[in-house]
Amino acid sequence: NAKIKVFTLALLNKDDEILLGLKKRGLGEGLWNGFGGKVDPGEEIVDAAVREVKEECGLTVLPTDMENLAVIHFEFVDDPVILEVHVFKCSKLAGVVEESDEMSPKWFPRDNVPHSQMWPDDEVWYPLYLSGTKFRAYFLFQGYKTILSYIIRDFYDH
Ligand SMILES: CCc1c(NC)nc(N)nc1N1CCCCC1
Repeated sequence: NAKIKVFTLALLNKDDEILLGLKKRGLGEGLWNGFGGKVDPGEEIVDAAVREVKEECGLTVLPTDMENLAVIHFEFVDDPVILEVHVFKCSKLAGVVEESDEMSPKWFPRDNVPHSQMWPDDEVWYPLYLSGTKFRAYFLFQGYKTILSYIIRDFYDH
């Protein structure tokens, strides 16, 4: 009886840097990640992505400037809830970066992100993300640290 929960994840770019946030609490606490969270009932996914960026780092992004690069499904052994994460790439940012209750934001060189303090799947799909390749992926996790298996395929046929 699998249940799907939809999340957004926005990776914000400026020149050759990427903005990540250190998660202060909840799912992924202590890890650097893009900005995102749950999609509220009835909310458009891209609007949720815009909302979460504003809430978590203070920046304003237009929905039309959110490029949907990927959909990743995460399954965890013995957990019926599947996470469907919509990954967005954005390079048109407005406002000033602010710390929030959720996140401590920091700019990183896009080719030198702290993978040892990030979700383990990121190391697998970041190169695709950085090259702007659209993809779909599935990861099977054992706990939060071990990837048992994964599939990545070209998004081309959406
Ligand atoms: C837990 C799912 C997850 C994950 N792998 C497991 N990897 C990254 N980079 N982000 C994730 N989300 C992004 C949306 C908000 C929840 C956490």
